[in-house]
Amino acid sequence: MGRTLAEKVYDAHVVRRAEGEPDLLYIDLHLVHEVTSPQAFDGLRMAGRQVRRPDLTIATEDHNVPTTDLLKPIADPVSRTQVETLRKNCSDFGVRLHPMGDDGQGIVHVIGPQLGLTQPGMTVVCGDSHTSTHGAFGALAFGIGTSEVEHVLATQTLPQIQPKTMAVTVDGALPEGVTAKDLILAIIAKIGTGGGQGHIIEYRGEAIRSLSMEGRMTVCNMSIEAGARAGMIAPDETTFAYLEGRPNAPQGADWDQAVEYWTSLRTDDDAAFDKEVVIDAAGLTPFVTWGTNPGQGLPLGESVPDPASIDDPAKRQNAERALEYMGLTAGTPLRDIKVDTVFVGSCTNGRIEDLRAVAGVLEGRRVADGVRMLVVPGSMKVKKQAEEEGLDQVISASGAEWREAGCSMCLAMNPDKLTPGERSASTSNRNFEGRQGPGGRTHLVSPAVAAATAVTGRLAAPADL
Ligand SMILES: CC(C)[C@H](C(=O)O)[C@@H](O)C(=O)O
Ligand code: SF4
Repeated sequence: MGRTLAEKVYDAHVVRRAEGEPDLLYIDLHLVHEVTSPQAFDGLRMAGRQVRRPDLTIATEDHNVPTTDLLKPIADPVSRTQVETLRKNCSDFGVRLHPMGDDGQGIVHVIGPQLGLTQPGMTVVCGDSHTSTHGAFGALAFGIGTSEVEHVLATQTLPQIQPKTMAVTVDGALPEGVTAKDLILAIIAKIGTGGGQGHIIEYRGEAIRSLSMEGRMTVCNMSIEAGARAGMIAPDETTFAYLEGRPNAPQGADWDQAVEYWTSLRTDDDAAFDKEVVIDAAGLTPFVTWGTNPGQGLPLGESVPDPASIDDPAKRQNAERALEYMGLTAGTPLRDIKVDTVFVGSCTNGRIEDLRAVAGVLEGRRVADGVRMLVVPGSMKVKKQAEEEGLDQVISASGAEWREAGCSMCLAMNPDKLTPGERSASTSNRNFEGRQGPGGRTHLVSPAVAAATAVTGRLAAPADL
């Protein structure tokens, strides 16, 4: 019987398999950031071990870095210690690091692809749940815990129990104005935040094939929000065109050979998935969340749901609690929801295409009075490219703030935070209680919706302007 894409990549990395034991997988790329690595390096130190493959390990500073005044020391002592510890660890163990202010610095899931380090058919891990982003290249990429980070640092391998496979097929073409972010929010609303649990999702179908690499990364990024172990998309011409010429991509004869292998990385026609979901792209519209998990979303044209209409008692209770936290009343049209802040950025939507979409909407327009808008590039390279294209000018002229690269307001681990009760439209991936700051209220949106919302001050799509 044929194999799925996920099975092909998985099988190619098993270095030891024994009855009743987890498989031992070889890891091709290990990404490291300041939050989940300190104990792992301490563990190595205590055991007197080295990093086995520093050449396959790369670190960046992203979660704790401020996005203004990079030349000043980090004011928050916890953040400063995290960043300083990463610097010491990388220097002690010979790991490449892109520190704050460096040209190559940025969010861990933005810099890997950008450097051409993330390639089809690889296994990629990081102590970070959104490692699923890299699956957009046909890599098997997933988040690991700190003790696993230590294992990979020491051995370049990882014990794994093989996940099941799931196909999410999106048939047809995405309608005008519907983006990758709308698509993934709609998928999660359909299958639920546990819908992918224990599975590697493969996204397939015409709508997926037509996405750019940036769009594919947005989709795979949020696989974890559907509970999946990873998300993958089979590599194709779009993938190869993105990778060709990047600093770490193969070159010359190696490139041709790589492309030949990468082309074989697709699910065989006679392969079977453990679970399958089919979605019709034609029915999709811009999508926003109203609640406190990424599955609590609806088309922008709808209204805040009434928990009383939900049959499942657990879901009803969740919805009641979410509305209370979010300060929303059932029946309110989503388009009537006023926001205080708009955040564009994160590993979900902090890439160049996202910034182009935002600038496209903001051009010749102003951010509404009383609304603050932060636009935070996912990496210093994205920032530079955006500036070369003049996007920063358009963004600043609209009244939005143009920042340095980092995780920023995606999570409250740096100075960019919501205050209690403050409401945001955010292009990030999590709307949990307090995610963007204690008491902060988050609506997950696409970059285009974020920009339109900034202009009107209420949840809106560009077509509303
Ligand atoms: C800090 C890190 C461990 C965390 C993650 O694993 O995802 C963060 O990146 C997040 O998005 O919540
Ligand atoms: S941008 Fe957000 S989701 Fe991505 S790694 Fe940083 S904190 Fe996690």
